[in-house]
Amino acid sequence: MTAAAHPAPHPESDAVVSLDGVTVRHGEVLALEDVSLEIAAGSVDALVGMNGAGKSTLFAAIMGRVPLSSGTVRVFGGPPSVARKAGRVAFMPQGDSVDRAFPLSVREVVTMGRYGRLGAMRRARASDRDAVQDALARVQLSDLAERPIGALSGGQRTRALLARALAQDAELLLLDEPFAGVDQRSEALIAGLLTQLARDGRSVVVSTHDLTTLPDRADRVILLARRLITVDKPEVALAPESLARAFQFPREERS
Ligand SMILES: Nc1ncnc2c1ncn2[C@@H]1O[C@H](COP(=O)(O)OP(=O)(O)OP(=O)(O)O)[C@@H](O)[C@H]1O
Repeated sequence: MTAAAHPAPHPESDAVVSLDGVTVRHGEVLALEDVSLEIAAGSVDALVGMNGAGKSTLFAAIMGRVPLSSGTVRVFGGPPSVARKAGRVAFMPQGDSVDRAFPLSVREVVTMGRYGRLGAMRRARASDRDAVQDALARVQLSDLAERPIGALSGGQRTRALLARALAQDAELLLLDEPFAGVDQRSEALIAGLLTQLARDGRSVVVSTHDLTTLPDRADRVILLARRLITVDKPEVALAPESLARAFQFPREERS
């Protein structure tokens, strides 16, 4: 994507997210161990690791949704939950997390991206409706805006969830497997949008266990296997020896 403009590692002054020695346990399972990492403005980072490597847990830590066993997480220089509640962090779940029977239209789902800004009782203003319209156009779903989200294809559903994140106008976007189960058109569109977001100065972190879509086009690859294996430019991080370490880690380890 914009690799030349964002060499790794990022200087501390740029950090949108800083993790320092973060360890997270889910009961007996050690999900993250002593992870220290910084994420800069204006970059696309691919968060790569096998199933169970801790990618979702890392996102949860950045959103302040999981207690830390040790370490600290700062987002925009403060506690993660403060940044999330202020709408500065958008999380995009996997497209298949949407229940087919979910009764909302695509437009209503995208409008949910504005809720943090609307407040509980405020009605959508023209600026909110414009932001929703713009987000729908950017993911090329304007024509399907009134359709129930459950009636969309996998790629279209993912694009609708991305539109919700775009409508939120967050500075930090965390995307969970946005390329899983999407068609080629959606894949190209999503990859192009991520590049544009980074050029606008936003930070984008994309989790994937698939090496064929994003990682070699990202600014950096964060290789995770419960511990941080490496964070570097794709050509370095995706070298066979780092990949072997990331994809062969013992899965049975417990705290
Ligand atoms: N709520 C939970 N309770 C118990 N164990 C959990 C919980 N959430 C995650 N884990 C465990 O923590 C580890 C890390 O899980 P996590 O979901 O963060 O990995 P992941 O890289 O996102 O995996 P995937 O690619 O399958 O989504 C795994 O061993 C998982 O089984």
